[in-house]
Amino acid sequence: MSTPIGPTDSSLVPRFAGPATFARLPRADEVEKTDIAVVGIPFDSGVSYRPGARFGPAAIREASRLLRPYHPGLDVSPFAEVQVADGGDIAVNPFAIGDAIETVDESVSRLLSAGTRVVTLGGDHTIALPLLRAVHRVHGPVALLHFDAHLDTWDTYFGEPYTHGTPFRRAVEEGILDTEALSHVGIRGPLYGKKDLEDDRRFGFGILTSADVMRRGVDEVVDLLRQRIGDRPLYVSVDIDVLDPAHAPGTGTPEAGGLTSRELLEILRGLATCNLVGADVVEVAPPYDHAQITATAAAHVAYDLVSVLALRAKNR
Ligand SMILES: N=C(N)NCCCC(=O)O
Ligand SMILES: [Zn+2]
Ligand SMILES: [Zn+2]
Repeated sequence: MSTPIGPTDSSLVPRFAGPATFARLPRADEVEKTDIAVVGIPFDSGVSYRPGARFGPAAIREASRLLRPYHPGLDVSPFAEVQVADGGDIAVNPFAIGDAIETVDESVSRLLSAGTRVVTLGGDHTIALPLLRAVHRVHGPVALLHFDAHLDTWDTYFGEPYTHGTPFRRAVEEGILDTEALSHVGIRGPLYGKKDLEDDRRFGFGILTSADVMRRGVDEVVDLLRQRIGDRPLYVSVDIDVLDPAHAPGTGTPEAGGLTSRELLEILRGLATCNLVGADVVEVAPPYDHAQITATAAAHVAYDLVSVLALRAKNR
């Protein structure tokens, strides 16, 4: 394998100069073969409350300028192990959700079939459905680890089946998930009714609430999740609203009482030995952000997910 092209060296070119690719990495069209692509999906036509996540990918890239190439927590230099590149944005139709879903599925399927692993930057949570469809096509039914304040297993909104509150119900109905290994982490806040939880349990989900994370602690949570996941192919979906609004104000449907960014990052690092095959970070809505708090958290989450993928590739 040829030596990967790494990020622009911030000791030579100031990190605030030049275009904002993710972590100042090369663009995918500047490298021979991309092992891990970070891809933006600027789509927010599926939201039920505050719009703005279409600006998420650009804000996360901008906040990612400060990332550095060595991850001490995981002892890995992800960009040196494999070729990581910025795959740009998928040009999704903002006026037709069905069309956007198809475009995401096709674009990501093309990358996956070329042997590229994909971490996507959203965009609202609607996009998790086509991402899971694409991953399923390559890996079969996958374990799902879903970080969110919300279940996102609701049925329809205004009669519409494809929204940011419904991707995981659709995914279960389509049989693309391994129903033995479905977990939500960080759930909290009011629901429409008790039936929301009953439906969710019937689909096979286990829940570790935000309060569970606080009471049981990160290590126990990681143990429980790892037992449930085993060595199944794993997809991780991170809705940034899993974080407390203090840690992620820039999101469309904020709920009080969430995780700290420290807890979230530590749980992700605990997955280092899992067979991660894909991941997304969604629901970053920069119009409500302050001082890049949310975008910075999302950039670190994406960096950790890329690092876990790179670590896996290194040890293979
Ligand atoms: N943020 C996501 N993905 N879903 C929130 C849906 C909450 C609601 O409309 O009741
Ligand atoms: Zn949410
Ligand atoms: Zn969500």
